Amino acid sequence: MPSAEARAARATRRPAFGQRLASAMAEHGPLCVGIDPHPGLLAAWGLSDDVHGLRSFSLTVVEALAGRVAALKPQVALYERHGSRGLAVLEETLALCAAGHTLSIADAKRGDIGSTMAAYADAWLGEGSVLAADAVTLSPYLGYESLRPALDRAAFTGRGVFVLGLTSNPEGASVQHVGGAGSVAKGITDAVGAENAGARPFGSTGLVIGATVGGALEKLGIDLASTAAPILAPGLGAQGATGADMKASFGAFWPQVLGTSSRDVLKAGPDAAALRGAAEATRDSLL
Ligand SMILES: O=C(O)c1cc(=O)[nH]c(=O)n1[C@@H]1O[C@H](COP(=O)(O)O)[C@@H](O)[C@H]1O
Repeated sequence: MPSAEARAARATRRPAFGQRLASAMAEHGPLCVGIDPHPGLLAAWGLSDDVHGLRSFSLTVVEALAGRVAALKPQVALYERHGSRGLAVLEETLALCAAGHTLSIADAKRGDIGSTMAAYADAWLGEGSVLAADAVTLSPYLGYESLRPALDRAAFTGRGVFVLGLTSNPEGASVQHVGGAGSVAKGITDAVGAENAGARPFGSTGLVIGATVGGALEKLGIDLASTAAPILAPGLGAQGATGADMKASFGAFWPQVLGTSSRDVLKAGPDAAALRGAAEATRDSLL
């Protein structure tokens, strides 16, 4: 680990991400709002589909919701499509989340061979990186251990990761359910559990389990309680899941769940009060 980073990490003395997330969920409720500046949403907000529209959209969401929800989750792809200037807006958005004392989750879904993974860890989890968020989403489908550089870097800098377990899209089952009782997804959730051993209430290695997975946890014999993982659950609203569906799917694991919704909240904008009202209504459906 570079010594300059070690000094910066010591100076920051950031508590572990799992602890910070547990506090944010206790204070604001179990909702993360995704910042997904889709071209259609930019148009609906009266904004141009360019870097100016992207910036106005992102700043409006952060200003409306910072300090009111447990976390904000910018979708990296929707910044990347605007090139390097889009990534500069993402940097500004992440900095504004930090200034607003709101946890940021960069939805980048990174995953590569270990040597390349180390560079992704530098970017998304490194101390002093302009793109570093409080946590980043990771894909373990090059093998869970390929994520090791990011897992280690998150532990070192007090940041977190969310590892894709059971995704919200219908195609996910064709990979993740393979193996029945010894499924691919169960292998991932067991590995995440080993990472969080001894952590209470959560460790800093989270899982993504879609709000739309229905009875899959039971069918695959996945015990989330034993993982001590915070669960990021996308699929609320625009992908069809409701708070009631999620409570039925997650059952006893509910205290670990951070629901996340993007389009269903964002469509209320650009008015700040309307955005807050939509976020509050969504959060209330999860209480
Ligand atoms: O990692 C994610 O956040 C994610 C995982 C998953 O399984 N499904 C999923 O929808 N997501 C992301 O969550 C967001 C969902 O957006 P909405 O469907 O508009 O609420 C998108 O940015 C997706 O990329």
